[in-house]
Amino acid sequence: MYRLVCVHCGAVYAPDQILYNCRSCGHLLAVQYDLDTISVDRKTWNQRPLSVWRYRELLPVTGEPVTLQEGGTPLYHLKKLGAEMGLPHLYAKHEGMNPSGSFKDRGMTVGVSMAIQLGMKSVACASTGNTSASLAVYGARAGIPAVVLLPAGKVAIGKVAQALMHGAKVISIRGNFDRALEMVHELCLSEGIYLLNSINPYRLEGQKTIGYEVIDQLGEVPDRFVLPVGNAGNISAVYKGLRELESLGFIDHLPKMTGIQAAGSAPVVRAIREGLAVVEAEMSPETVATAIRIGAPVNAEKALVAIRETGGTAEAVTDEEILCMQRDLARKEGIGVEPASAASVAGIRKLAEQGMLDRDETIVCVVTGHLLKDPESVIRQCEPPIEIDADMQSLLAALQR
Ligand SMILES: Cc1ncc(COP(=O)(O)O)c(C=O)c1O
Ligand SMILES: N[C@@H](CCOP(=O)(O)O)C(=O)O
Repeated sequence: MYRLVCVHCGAVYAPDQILYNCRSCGHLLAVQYDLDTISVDRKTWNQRPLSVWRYRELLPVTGEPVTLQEGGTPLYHLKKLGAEMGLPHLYAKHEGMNPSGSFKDRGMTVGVSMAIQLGMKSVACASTGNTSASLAVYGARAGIPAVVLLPAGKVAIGKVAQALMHGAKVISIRGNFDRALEMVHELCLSEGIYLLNSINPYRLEGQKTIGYEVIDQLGEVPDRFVLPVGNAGNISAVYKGLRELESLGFIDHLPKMTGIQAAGSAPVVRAIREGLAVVEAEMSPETVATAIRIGAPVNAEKALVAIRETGGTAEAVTDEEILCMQRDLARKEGIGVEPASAASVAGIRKLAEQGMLDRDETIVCVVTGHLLKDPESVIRQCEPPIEIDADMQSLLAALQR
């Protein structure tokens, strides 16, 4: 059994309502389970494949899910980069290995399943790219139409390609992501379309399983959990999920939740540094990491709680630091990620350089999206291929260059 509860004033709502904000205070809602009625043990979970649906007792879907086998992503030990940073226990959870190439699939398998469960006939989102790619994929899988609003000219080409190919109605607005989210929210309320951005409490339930998988893969709770932060849904979701495991008695402490933002788009970092009670929006966010080019994170209130309650921190990294880490992950570890994803590891490098980390810490960085999402940022950073005549002499000469 579960219900929807306002994260701010605690107002309670029935779970079958199509509701994204509290009717009393306007804040976001979260799914609250009767944990004492949930019957599950670690042994049962461990007998199932590693995936979002391993943890189905802690998810709201009651029927057959709309699924493409999301989750079960690899956890890589970053031996070389960790050694360079003086962090021998540094790991990356590669969420780019999900069906559409990002962590959003964990949310969409649950969110689109809930759309069907609630009898909704169409779905929509605003997106910096990955949410739209994922919604298009899961809308197609479910056989319901999807509408996606993108900030024109600011979405990586691979993500636009996915949304188009999977049959979503793709609309580019001359405005940024924050405006697109306001517009799609209004559209969904007026047209009865199911909104699947991270203000949807059910979607975030799927994303919390990143934390569960990491604990199952490591065999322990890491000391620190590091995520790139845009709209702040993912860091909030992982924290909520871990709190539930703690309440169930499956774990006895939480990792330090650590959020990393791009320097040109860092309202959460500013709020943490300055001890602000609420996050002040960045009006003109800008970064090469377009996935996290978000000035007014809608889940900021929850993210501040996650970071503060666990003794975590937030740090900002420049575009140069992000791209440098994207190359280092690719070339030193063989791990291909998009720029926003590299931000988590770049943030850890920065914190290590500042002496903010304990060398014995077990640190898990979530790398959120695949390299091929944003091929243009790759091409801009790399030398073009060497073109030669088709003869052996030219080939050998090219190898000497
Ligand atoms: C690749 C990637 N990384 C990180 C993020 C940030 O996640 P969140 O918005 O949940 O903070 C996003 C989307 O915002 C993303 O697409
Ligand atoms: N990076 C996201 C933007 C935030 O979307 P949300 O629905 O997760 O808040 C994207 O890929 O669009």
